[in-house]
Amino acid sequence: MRFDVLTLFPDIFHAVMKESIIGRAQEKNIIEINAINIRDFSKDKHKKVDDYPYGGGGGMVMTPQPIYDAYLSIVKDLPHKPKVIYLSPQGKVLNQKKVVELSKEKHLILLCGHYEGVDERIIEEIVDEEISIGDYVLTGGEIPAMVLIDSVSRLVPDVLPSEDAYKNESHYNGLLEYPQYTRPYEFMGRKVPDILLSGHHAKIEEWRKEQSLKRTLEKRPDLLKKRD
Ligand SMILES: NC(=O)c1ccc(NC2CCCC2)nc1
Repeated sequence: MRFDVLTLFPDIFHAVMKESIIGRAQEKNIIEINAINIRDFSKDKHKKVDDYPYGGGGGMVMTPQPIYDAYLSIVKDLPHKPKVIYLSPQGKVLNQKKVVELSKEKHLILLCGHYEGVDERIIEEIVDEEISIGDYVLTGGEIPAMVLIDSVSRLVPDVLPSEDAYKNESHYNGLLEYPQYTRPYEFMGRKVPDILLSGHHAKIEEWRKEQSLKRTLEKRPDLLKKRD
C-alpha cells in the first residue's frame, strides 16, 4: 500500500514513520510512505505557499497552485486517480470501520493543511473526502495524517506479525479489549487472574469475552448499540 502525503513539513513524517512497525513494513516494502513538500512546487520567487484571505479576516490561506502542481506530480503518470483525503476538523470522524475500508485501497494521497486551511477550489478540484481524527482543532493536518497511516497500515497483510494481533484489538469486533497480563505473576500484591494460568483455552476465551463486554458496558456503552 502506498501513501503520498502532501505537506509543508515532510521531515515530521521521515522522523516518525521510520520507527517501529511502520518502519519495518516500509523496509519490507509492504507499505510505502512518500512525503512531498508542497513548497517545492511554488512558482513564487520567494516560494510562498500562502496568502491573505479574500474578504479579510485573520490568518493566511494555502494557495491552490503549489498544492495542485504537487498533486499533479504524483498522478500525472498513474493509470488511475488515487483517493485524495484532506485531513480537517470538518471531515467525518475516523473510526475502525473507516480504517478497515481505507486499508483496502492500494494508494492514498493525504493532503495536510496549515494556517487557516487550503483554498476551497483545491477541495473542490482534487479532494475526494475529508477525514477528521476527532472534534478538536490542530495547527496542521500532519498528526491526523500519521494517525490515519498508522491505523490503516496495521491492517495491511503482513505488517503485523500475526493476524490475531489486531483481531481482538479495542474497537475491533466492536468491543473494547479484555485486560492483558504478563510476568510476574504477582505485582504490588496484585495477582494474575488464575483462569489465565489454567491452560483451559475455552474457559479463557469465555472469560475474555465476558471481560470485553463488561468493560465496554462500563466505558463505552455507546459501542454496544452500534454492533451489527
Ligand atoms: N481533528 C482533525 O482531524 C484536524 C485536522 C486538521 C486540523 N488542522 C488543519 C486543517 C487546516 C489547517 C490546519 N485540525 C484538526
